[in-house]
Amino acid sequence: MTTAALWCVLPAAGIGQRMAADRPKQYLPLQGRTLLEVTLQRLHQAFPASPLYIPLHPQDHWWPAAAERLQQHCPNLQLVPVPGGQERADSVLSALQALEGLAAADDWVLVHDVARPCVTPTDLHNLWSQLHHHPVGGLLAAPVADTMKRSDAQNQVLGTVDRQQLWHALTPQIFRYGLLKAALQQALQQGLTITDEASALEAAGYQPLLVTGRRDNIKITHPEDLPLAELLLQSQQQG
Ligand SMILES: Nc1ccn([C@@H]2O[C@H](COP(=O)(O)OP(=O)(O)OP(=O)(O)O)[C@@H](O)[C@H]2O)c(=O)n1
Ligand SMILES: C[C@](O)(CO)[C@H](O)COP(=O)(O)O
Repeated sequence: MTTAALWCVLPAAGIGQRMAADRPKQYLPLQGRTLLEVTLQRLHQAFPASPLYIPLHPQDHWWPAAAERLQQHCPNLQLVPVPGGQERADSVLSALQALEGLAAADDWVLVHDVARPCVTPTDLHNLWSQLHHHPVGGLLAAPVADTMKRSDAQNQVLGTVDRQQLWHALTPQIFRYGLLKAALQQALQQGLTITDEASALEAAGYQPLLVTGRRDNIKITHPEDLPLAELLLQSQQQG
């Protein structure tokens, strides 16, 4: 019996508009390196044999220096930069297209936002061990902990939403290569808004599996998230 290979895709082509920094957020300093370097090294340590495909913005001039530092720290790291797209889903599809002829339909593709540097080795291994025999795939997710409200456009409460079985979708998300590529292509052709891989699979009629992940796997989105990530990483290293 052959084992399906695992390929990693780390979308890094965003401009970090909500971060409002002097450069894309993935190149801001974190733990004495860049956010991108922290995230990529975590993925490589968990899955050392898997090549990392990195969709990049066409005007990204920070990448070469970051890639060089990474190769110095991790000589066996296989980094494959690919052109990013207009939206996150376009960037992911670009990496999947670059895998054509290399990945088999049953192979696994793990997609992780480069903007989530706090993902832990335990969560990465848990996701893989729970899904690697699954026919479709799934994602890390955290059950909603707060009371949930739905509002109108004027922020007036319309009602309280039942939070039972309501989850925050996190990354990584891991799916069979053939299914993910077909689902993303179809969803984008249909003009659907696709903010994660699971939504594309859902639109194609599949039911991805939710694997409970840590709540500190935050996405760096707003300025206050970066010092928080610094603290979370410190506390993970101490614990
Ligand atoms: N066209 C895009 C847009 C986003 N991303 C990546 O998708 C992840 C999640 O996106 P988000 O947090 O929205 O990042 P940005 O698009 O950079 O942020 P903003 O929306 O504030 O501009 C990030 O790792 C980002 O680099 C991407 O590869 N290609
Ligand atoms: C994929 C994702 O990180 C799941 O939470 C998220 O949807 C991407 O961020 P965006 O702000 O929706 O682009």
